Amino acid sequence: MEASEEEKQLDLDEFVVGSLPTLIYVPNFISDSEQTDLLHHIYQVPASRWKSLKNRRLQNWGGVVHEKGLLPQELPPWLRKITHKICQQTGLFPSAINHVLINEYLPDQGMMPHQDGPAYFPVVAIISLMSPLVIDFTPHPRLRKLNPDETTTEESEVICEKNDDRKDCSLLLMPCSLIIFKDEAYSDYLHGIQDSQLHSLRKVVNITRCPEFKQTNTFPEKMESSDIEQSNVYRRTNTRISLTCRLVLKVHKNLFKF
Ligand SMILES: O=C(O)CCC(=O)C(=O)O
Ligand SMILES: [Fe+2]
Repeated sequence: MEASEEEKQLDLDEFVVGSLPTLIYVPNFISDSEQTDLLHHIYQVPASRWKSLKNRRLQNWGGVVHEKGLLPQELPPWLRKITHKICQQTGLFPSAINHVLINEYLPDQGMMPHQDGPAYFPVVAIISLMSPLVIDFTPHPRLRKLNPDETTTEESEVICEKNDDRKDCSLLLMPCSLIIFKDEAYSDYLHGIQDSQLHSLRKVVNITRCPEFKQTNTFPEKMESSDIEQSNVYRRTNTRISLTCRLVLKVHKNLFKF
């Protein structure tokens, strides 16, 4: 018997993009109706579910993540459906995804470059909804490789980004897509989203995987960068939602066991 759509595992090698180990981009991972369904649930929760940050708002599902693990709360069925699909189709998670952050970004909002915390299993799956944007991966400055003539005996780390042989790269995240990052992209790189309406496409490594992406933008005259001549800038005009789906291996059943 053939595996049903739900059980079918993706051949992930087909979806690896760029040269940084390892970025995986799966266009149209969810259908338009799955997207509509998710948005319906996301926007009908009580206002108190949203936590407002300085430059974005978010919903936290699955419980509270502490350094020592997760104080769990069951995911609602509408999120379990999507996390189950990610686990089944990628085969990258040793047990069920148990934590989801939903971030909402207005067109001029983003997220500072950061690394995800140590509590998580080092594979991150992010579903994008509504409108495209660019996510940037930059080498962690503390982990820069040193030239031998720069190294001193005490010096195991140097905070300096210049002359790094590891390259920045970016991914264009279309609505309904899934990205996964793991390995070095997880451990040695920061990821972030520029908090500006204009996103540079210059370092995007998956543009050929986004055939439906249209450059229909006009640019302010004061911008003279060669990026614009080459249509290398994307102007964000709409809100974007993401679901960051992760696994916390250590789960505390009881608060008092902390
Ligand atoms: O919204 C995104 O694509 C990134 C979210 C993220 O990095 C996070 O939740 O840690
Ligand atoms: Fe993150």
